[in-house]
Amino acid sequence: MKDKLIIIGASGHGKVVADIAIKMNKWQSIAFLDDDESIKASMGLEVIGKTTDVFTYKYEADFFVAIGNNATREKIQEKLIDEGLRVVSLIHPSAVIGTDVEIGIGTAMMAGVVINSSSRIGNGCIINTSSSLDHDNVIEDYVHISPGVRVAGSVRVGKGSWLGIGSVVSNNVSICSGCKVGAGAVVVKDITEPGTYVGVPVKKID
Ligand SMILES: CC(=O)SCCNC(=O)CCNC(=O)[C@H](O)C(C)(C)COP(=O)(O)OP(=O)(O)OC[C@H]1O[C@@H](n2cnc3c(N)ncnc32)[C@H](O)[C@@H]1OP(=O)(O)O
Repeated sequence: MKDKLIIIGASGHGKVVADIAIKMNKWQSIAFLDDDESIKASMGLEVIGKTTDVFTYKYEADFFVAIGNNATREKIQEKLIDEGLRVVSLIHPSAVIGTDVEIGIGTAMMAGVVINSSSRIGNGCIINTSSSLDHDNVIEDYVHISPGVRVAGSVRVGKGSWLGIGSVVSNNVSICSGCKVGAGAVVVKDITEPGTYVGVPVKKID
């Protein structure tokens, strides 16, 4: 653990992530990197450079990639890990995490999240505000579970997929990699083909 945390991305998602880091009370200083030069500070935390400056801080900081797009987050986080930078997970103190839950590196868990027993959460995931994941789930790397999502037990969500706000997934369902599930959608059967799915129950639209 280093004294300094650098968050890549000072957008709305970056702000929520920084708020978690402040509440975790583990770092003496927190700063952002962002490629938008017009942003000088966010929530009172300084923007100290661009994304490409990250390697300057390799030995003095922990890092977190706060980029909402799953593919972009994966690309940047994997580069940081390959280069030996220390990427951390940020877990809001109000998150309720069950016994035998594994959480990968670079994952954000927002306020009010509940993860039940024996679930596996991969690297670089976003488990967003007030979502709940029940027992024995497998959430692969770089998945985004949006606010208010309800995932029942023994569900698998494939790498890089995105469950939209307020969507619901029934127990024992598997959603493959490369899927977008729309806001308010309900998934009751396996999704085996990448694409965009909306409605109750979901239908593929793209
Ligand atoms: C903290 C945060 O903010 S986290 C972010 C949370 N945000 C979300 O969860 C957003 C989720 N996104 C959605 O639901 C999007 O609508 C998507 C990804 C499903 C589809 O987006 P797009 O590919 O741009 O589709 P588009 O908007 O063109 O809609 C295509 C059609 O599907 C319909 N549609 C889109 N989303 C939905 C939905 N969630 N439920 C039902 N129908 C939908 C549209 O009405 C449209 O129908 P039409 O052709 O009859 O007019």
